[in-house]
Amino acid sequence: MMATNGKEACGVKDDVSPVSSNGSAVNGKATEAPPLSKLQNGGAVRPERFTFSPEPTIEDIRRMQAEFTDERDWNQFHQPRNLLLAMVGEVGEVAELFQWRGEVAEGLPDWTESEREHLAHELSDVMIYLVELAEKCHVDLPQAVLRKMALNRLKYPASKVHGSAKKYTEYKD
Ligand SMILES: Nc1ccn([C@H]2C[C@H](O)[C@@H](COP(=O)(O)OP(=O)(O)OP(=O)(O)O)O2)c(=O)n1
Repeated sequence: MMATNGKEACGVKDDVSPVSSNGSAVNGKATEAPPLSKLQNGGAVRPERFTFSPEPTIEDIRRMQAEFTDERDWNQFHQPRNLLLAMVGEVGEVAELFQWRGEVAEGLPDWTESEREHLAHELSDVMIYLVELAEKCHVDLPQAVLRKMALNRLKYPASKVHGSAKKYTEYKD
């Protein structure tokens, strides 16, 4: 039984949640000249972050895909292993879009609208299969993510790893 929304249990602070909306969450387009905003982190300045729309939630996506699958009598094919293979196949399709392009800047400034839409489709395929895989494995994905992020914060204390990409096993303490 889940008595809380998981935030308290995992030490998630509401005040570190998403920054203000940049409008792009609704129309999917990046803000052209992102305003600069100050982080609490020592006054460092960085461009305002891209944010998502609040909906659909992960549970909404699970329910919509369950309806899609039920309507087609496809549960007979959607066992965990098949969903995993389907998801990995879609990850491969995402990788193909980046293949041979060299490093790509945040916001994909050199990509065409059609390439961006193609990427949005492939990332969505990955997400749809991931969510259904979690459902079929009885993993409550939103809560599992909170628990894992709490563990990540313990493993990588900001004060210890700030500015370093080393794996936690490489720290000598
Ligand atoms: N048995 C299936 C087949 C498809 N889908 C749904 C989930 C994915 O979001 C999308 C995957 O469809 P395709 O297998 O046709 O893959 P693509 O959309 O990537 O097409 P393509 O491989 O031509 O790029 O459709 C599904 O749930 N179960």
